[in-house]
Parts: sequence; structure tokens; C-alpha cells
Amino acid sequence: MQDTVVRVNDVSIQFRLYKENVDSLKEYLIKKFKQKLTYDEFWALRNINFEIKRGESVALIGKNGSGKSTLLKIIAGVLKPTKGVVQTYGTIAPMIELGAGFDMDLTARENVYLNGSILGYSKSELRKQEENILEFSELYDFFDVPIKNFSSGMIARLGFAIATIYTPDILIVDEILSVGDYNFQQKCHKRIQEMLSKGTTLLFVSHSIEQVKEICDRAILLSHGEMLADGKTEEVSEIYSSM
Ligand SMILES: Nc1ncnc2c1ncn2[C@@H]1O[C@H](COP(=O)(O)OP(=O)(O)OP(=O)(O)O)[C@@H](O)[C@H]1O
Repeated sequence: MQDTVVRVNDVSIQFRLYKENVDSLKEYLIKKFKQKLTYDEFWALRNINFEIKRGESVALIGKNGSGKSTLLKIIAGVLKPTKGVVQTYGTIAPMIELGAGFDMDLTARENVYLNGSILGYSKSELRKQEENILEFSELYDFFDVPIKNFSSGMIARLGFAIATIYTPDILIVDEILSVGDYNFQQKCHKRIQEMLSKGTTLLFVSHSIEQVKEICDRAILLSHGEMLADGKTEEVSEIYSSM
């Protein structure tokens, strides 16, 4: 069994910040062709290095724009780093953006199958878990309603219920629990704790230091795309609160 489940090796990512608005692909192509697209280059992450062992629960903390979500997206394979390499071992349940992998025009039940298949579950597995998802998300009267009519908390309930029907090797949770109400947050914490006890590795982003302390043993502090600290949650959050 591989002891290291996430290896982030000298990862940097550069974004282009375009200086003018481009409203369509056609306009983009014309401007590009005429070399009228001007942009600044900006490093959102620089030289990030760390490893995560099986069963660890790790928080990424830092101020707005410090690079937390970008790093989670790179680990989940949604973004490719400009430099460096990320290796992950095992199944990943990514809960990165509210509503990602959902079709807003479809009902919650239909989205169970759409989102579930994106996460790699078969139709028959999902059929078996439908009741479980309904119960965990508590969307009883809304299960056959298009999710465009849902609140952000309701979408988070559905997303979390689907992503966690099976115990993934790596669970990635970016902030989305914050839109759930108190009861649902407690329910999610309980399910996360159950997964951790079964050996799941957690990568967690939250602006609530209380939540981070409750769930994570280790924290990595990012500032302006650089890693400032990596260690015990108590110690790293102390550094963060003094910034
Ligand atoms: N696709 C993109 N194109 C250009 N810049 C981007 C892109 N995605 C993120 N950025 C920039 O990268 C930086 C890091 O963003 P990121 O969303 O990772 O920060 P964060 O720490 O998660 O912030 P928050 O706490 O506000 O959620 C920000 O300056 C952001 O504007």
C-alpha cells in the first residue's frame, strides 16, 4: 500500500490577466490574430512542495486570493500546473465548486445520475444509493424539482450526498460546506469523521478556523501563492491569525 497519497512537487501556475473585455470567441480570435490582446502574466502559485500521507486531514488556509482553490483544482486534476508535478494515488471525490458537474435544468434525481457518472459510479450503483442520497440530503419534496430553483445550501447538500456515498481515498472539500445550515454542517462533519476513521485522506479549505481546528490535524498556510507554513493546525492557525 502506498503511504503517500498526494505528492505536490515544485508546483507553480501562471495565469494571464487580460486587460480588455472579450465578449465572444470570435472577438477573441480576431483580437488574437491582430495581436491586440494585451495581458499581464501573474503567478498564482509558486514553488509549492508537500506530501500528504494516507489518512491525514489537511487544511489549506490563507487570505482571499492566496491560491487555496487553485491548488485544490490542480490536485483534483482540473487545472494543469505551469511548472511542477502533482501525483495522487487512489480515488478522488472533489467538491470544489458549488454546482460543478450539475445541470441546472435537470432535477435533483436526474443530477444524481449525471454527477454520479462524472464521479465514476455506475447506473446500477447509483440506483442502489438513490434513497441514501435522498435521505442524507433531506431534499424530500424537492427531489424531482429542477435544481435551478435550489438555494446554494440545497445544491451543496446534494453535491455532498452524492460525492460521499462511497468512501473515496481522497476527499477534497473547498468551502462549500459553509453554505449549508448548522445541522447540515454537523452532519457533514460526522460523515467526514467516519471517512477519516476508514482511512480517507482529507484536503479541506474553509475560512472558518473553528471548522478547520475541529476537522484537520495539519494545516498549510498560503500567502500570495507561496507556502508560508506547514504543521500542526493549532500552530499554523496561530501564525495565520497574527498576519
Ligand atoms: N482562471 C483564472 N485566471 C486568472 N486568474 C485566476 C484564475 N483563477 C484564479 N486566479 C487568481 O489566482 C489567485 C488565487 O485565486 P484562488 O481562487 O486560488 O484564491 P483563494 O485563496 O482560493 O481565495 P478565496 O479565499 O477568496 O476563495 C487570485 O488572485 C485569483 O484572481
